[in-house]
Amino acid sequence: MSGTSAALQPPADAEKPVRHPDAPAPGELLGAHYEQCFGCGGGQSHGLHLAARAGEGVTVTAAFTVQPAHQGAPGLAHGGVLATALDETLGSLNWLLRTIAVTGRLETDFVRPVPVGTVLYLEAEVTAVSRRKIYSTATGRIGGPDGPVAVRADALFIEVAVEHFVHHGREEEIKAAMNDPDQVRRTRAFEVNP
Ligand SMILES: CCCCCCCCCC(=O)SCCNC(=O)CCNC(=O)[C@H](O)C(C)(C)COP(=O)(O)OP(=O)(O)OC[C@H]1O[C@@H](n2cnc3c(N)ncnc32)[C@H](O)[C@@H]1OP(=O)(O)O
Repeated sequence: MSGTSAALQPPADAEKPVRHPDAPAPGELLGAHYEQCFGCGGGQSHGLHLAARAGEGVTVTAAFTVQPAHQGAPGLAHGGVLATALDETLGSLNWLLRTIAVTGRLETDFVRPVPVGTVLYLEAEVTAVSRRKIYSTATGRIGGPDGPVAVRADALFIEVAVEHFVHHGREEEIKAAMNDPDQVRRTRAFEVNP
C-alpha cells in the first residue's frame, strides 16, 4: 500500500479538484512540457519519452516503453526510472488544473518487476486540493489498462510561482525554454493560470 504518511492525507476541508475550462479534451495528447525533460522530452535520447493523454475529470493516462538504458537489474527496469514515470505522469495532471506545481512528496510501491521491452501503462488522478497542495495517485500496469499492477504511487505536489524555476534553474536552460518557439510548452513552463 502506498501513501501511508500523514503528509499524503488531505485535510478534512480539502476540495475536489476542478478541471480547468481550457484543459485539453479527454483523449488529447498533452505533449512534452519541456523538450529536455527526462520524463517526456523528445530531446533526451535515454529519456522515457512518456506520452500522456488527458482523461475525464482531472485524470490522465500515459505510457512508456522500458528501454535497455532503463535497466537496474539485468533485463529489468530500474526502480528510480519507474518512480520517474509515476512522477512525470502525476506532474502532467497539473496541466489539467492549469497550475504550476512541483513534487513535494512521492511514495511508491514496487509490486512486481518490469522487464525491458514492457509497455508500462499509467493512470493518474488528482484526488484533492487544499490551497497550494495537490494530492494525487497513480498506478502503472504491465502491457495495458487491464495488465497486472507493477507500481503505485501517491503524491503531494506543491503549487509554485514561475519564479521557482527562474530563481533555481540554470540561466542557459531557462533562457532557452523562454525562447522555445512552441507556445504551448512555453505556456506550460512559464505561465501561472489561476
Ligand atoms: C512546468 C511544469 C513542470 C512539470 C514537471 C512534471 C514532472 C516532474 C515533477 C517533478 O519532479 S518536480 C521536481 C522535484 N521537486 C522539486 O524539485 C521540489 C523541491 N522542493 C521545493 O522546491 C520546496 O520544498 C517546495 C516548493 C516543494 C515547498 O517549498 P515552499 O517554501 O514553497 O512551501 P512551504 O515549505 O511553505 O510548504 C507549503 C506547504 O506544503 C507543505 N509541504 C512542503 N513540502 C512538503 C513535503 N515535502 N512533504 C509534505 N508537505 C510538504 C508544507 O508543510 C506546507 O503545508 P501547510 O500550508 O499546511 O503549512
